Amino acid sequence: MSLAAVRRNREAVVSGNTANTWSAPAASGALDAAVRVPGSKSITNRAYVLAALSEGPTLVREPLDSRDTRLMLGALSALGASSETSGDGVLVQPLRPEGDTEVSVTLGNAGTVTRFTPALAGLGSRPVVFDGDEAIRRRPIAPLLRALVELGLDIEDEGRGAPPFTVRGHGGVAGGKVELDSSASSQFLSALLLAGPSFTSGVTVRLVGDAPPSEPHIAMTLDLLRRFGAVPERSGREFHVPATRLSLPAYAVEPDLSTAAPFAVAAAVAGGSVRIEGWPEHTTQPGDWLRGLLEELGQRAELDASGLTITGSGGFPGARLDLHEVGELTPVVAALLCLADGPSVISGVAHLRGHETDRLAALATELSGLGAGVAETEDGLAITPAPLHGGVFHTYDDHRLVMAAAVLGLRVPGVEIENPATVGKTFPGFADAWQAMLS
Ligand SMILES: O=C(O)C1=C[C@@H](OP(=O)(O)O)[C@@H](O)[C@H](O)C1
Ligand SMILES: C=C(OP(=O)(O)O)C(=O)O
Repeated sequence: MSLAAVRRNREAVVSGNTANTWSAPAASGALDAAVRVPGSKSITNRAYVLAALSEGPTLVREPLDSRDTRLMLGALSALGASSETSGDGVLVQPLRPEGDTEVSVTLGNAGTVTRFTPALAGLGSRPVVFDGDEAIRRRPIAPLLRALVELGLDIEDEGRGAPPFTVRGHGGVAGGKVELDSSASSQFLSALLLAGPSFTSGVTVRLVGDAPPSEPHIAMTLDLLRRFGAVPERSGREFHVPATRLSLPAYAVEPDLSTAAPFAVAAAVAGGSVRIEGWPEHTTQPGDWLRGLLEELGQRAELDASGLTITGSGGFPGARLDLHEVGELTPVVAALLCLADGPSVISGVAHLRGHETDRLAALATELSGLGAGVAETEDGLAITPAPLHGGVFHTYDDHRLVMAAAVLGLRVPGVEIENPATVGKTFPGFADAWQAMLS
C-alpha cells in the first residue's frame, strides 16, 4: 500500500468518514513484527467506575483512549465525577453529585457504559437520561434495570426495558438481596457488583436462569473490586459485596488482549512471527485464552516476562470451539477458521446476537460473501473453508468486524473493509498498527 493510501486511511479513521472503505493489506511474505496494543477497554472502564466510587482521586495509568472510554469519562462527568488527562494517565476524582437539574448520559454503543453507569445515577439527586446509538436501544438490559429497581433505584423507561430511560436519583441506593438473570450479558452482574460497595447495605446477587457468558469478565470485576479495597465473595451462583469505602491512588491498565487478537492470529495466517509486547503473565482477560487455542492449532506461543511471541507453522486444522466464556473473540476466531485446512464449529455464543450488532448474522453474511461456507447455528457458526475472493466486507458499526476482515485480508487480496473508522470503539489506531505489522 502506498504512503498516500495509508494517510488517507488514517484521515478517514480520525474523521469518522463512514463512506470510506479500507483496502485490507495482504501479507507479502512471512511476518516479523513486534506490536504494542493500547489498554484494555474492559479494565479501563471498570477502573474509571471504581475510581469515581472511591473516597480519593485515582490515577489510571496507561488507560485506553477510544470511543468507549471517552463515553465512560463523559458519563462519569455528567454524574459528578470529573477527570483530567495528563502524560501520566487519567486522574479521576470521586463522584460528588451536586444539583437537581436533569442531565444526560450518552451511551454510544458501549455495553460497559450502558450497564455500569445507571446504578451510579441513583447515588445522586437529579434525573439522569440515558440514551445512545440506535444499536444500543436494541441491546439487552431489561433484567439489569429490574434488579436495580428492586435494589431501590427509581427508573422510568418507555416500557421496552431499554434506552432511552431515566434514573431519578434520591441521594443513595438501599441495596440488599436480588435475583438476576444475567444469561444475556455478564455485564448485568458486573454492574451490580461494581456498584455494590456504594449501596447502603451492599449487594447480594443470586443468579437465576442460564449461566452468564464471559466468566473471565466476571473474574475481572471481582479482581478490580478487590484492588480498590472491596471484599466481594462468591459461592457458586451467589455473590456478596458488602458496603465498603473504596480507595486506590494509582492503577496501571494491561494491554487489551482482545484488541491484540487479530495480531496474535496473524502469524498463523501469514507465517513468520508476531510479538505482542506487554502481554501479561497473569490476567483475567478472556484474550489470554488465545494462547492455548493457537497451540492447539499447531502454532508456537511463547510467553515471557515482557510479552507473547506467536510463530506460525504454515497451516492449521479446523476446530470445534465453545466460546461461551470468551465470546468477544468470536469475530476474529471465525475469520481465522475460514482459513483452516478443515471445517470448524463455534458454539456457546447465541448471546452475540445482542452485541454491537447481531454478530452471528453479520459474520455468516460477510464471510459467506467472500466465498467461505459459513452458516448460523442455534448458538454459533458452522464454518466450511472454501476458496476466498475479494469484495466489500460490511462492518455494521462493529469494531471487531473490522479486525476480523483485516485477518482475512492478510491472505485474500481485494478485501475492502467498509467504515473502518468504527474500529475506534476500542482501537482508533488499528489501521496504522496493522499496516506497521506488515512493513
Ligand atoms: O464486562 C465487560 O467488559 C465485557 C463483557 C462481555 O460482555 P457480554 O457478557 O455481554 O458478552 C464482553 O463481550 C464485552 O466486550 C466486555
Ligand atoms: C461486546 C463488546 O463490547 P461492549 O462493551 O459494548 O459490550 C465487544 O467489545 O466485543
